Amino acid sequence: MSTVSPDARVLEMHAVTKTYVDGANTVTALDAASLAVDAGEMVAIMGTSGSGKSTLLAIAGALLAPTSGEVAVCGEVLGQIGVRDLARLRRQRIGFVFQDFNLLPTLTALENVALPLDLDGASSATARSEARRALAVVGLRERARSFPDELSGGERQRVAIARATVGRRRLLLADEPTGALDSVTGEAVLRGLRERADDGAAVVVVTHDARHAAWADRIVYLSDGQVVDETRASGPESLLSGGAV
Ligand SMILES: Nc1ncnc2c1ncn2[C@@H]1O[C@H](COP(=O)(O)OP(=O)(O)OP(=O)(O)O)[C@@H](O)[C@H]1O
Repeated sequence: MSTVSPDARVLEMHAVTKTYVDGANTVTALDAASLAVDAGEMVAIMGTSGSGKSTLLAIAGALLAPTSGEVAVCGEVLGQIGVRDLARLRRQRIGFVFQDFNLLPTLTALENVALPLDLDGASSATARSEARRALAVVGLRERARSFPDELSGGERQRVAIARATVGRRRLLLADEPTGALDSVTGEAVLRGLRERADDGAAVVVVTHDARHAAWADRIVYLSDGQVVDETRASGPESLLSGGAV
């Protein structure tokens, strides 16, 4: 996007390097990788196994500190704020969707979605009404009282998306969010993430599946921890007509 106002830049990663020390070995998982994602934009990250995709996502979400380089979320430079502010940023600004959903089995769908707001000190009434709205957005209004083990895999995943977006998070990070879901349900999950981007969130999704990446505005390719290529996605429709991604 060329006409973006400065506060539209939700994620900025500049020359980020991450090395893991594992006994006598040092692994460079990310090697001076840079990435910028604006509000309303969906970016897919692709690359072979071990290329650094999950590491990049964890650093973007302030779950992991880089060895060097700079990361800013909503204008806040992560290396310059304390642990309490980092935790606040994670709770208020960043939503995560993981492959295993991470839903708490003893809480209903509604309680799972309300949890981040509860943790953030919202009143119970506010948390529940926002959670109800987020569940309605993903088409699960009727399943609010169901427990995770009463839901299908696709429904659980949509609860996870509702929880990641509740409270109007500005940065949505999804690591292989379709996991073992069948292809129809997987597409529905990607469509849900696309809608969140269209609502103004910045969305970053790690995927191995080119059909899923086609929902993004851009595809960023990682190889050996480096950003090696970037393309504009051509949209899921092009796949139907046989176009390349
Ligand atoms: N905690 C860790 N300790 C040591 N090495 C690690 C650690 N986490 C990741 N690595 C290594 O860093 C590199 C990048 O890992 P990462 O999980 O980010 O890749 P990925 O692209 O997400 O892989 P996959 O597609 O298999 O999930 C790999 O070589 C991996 O073995």
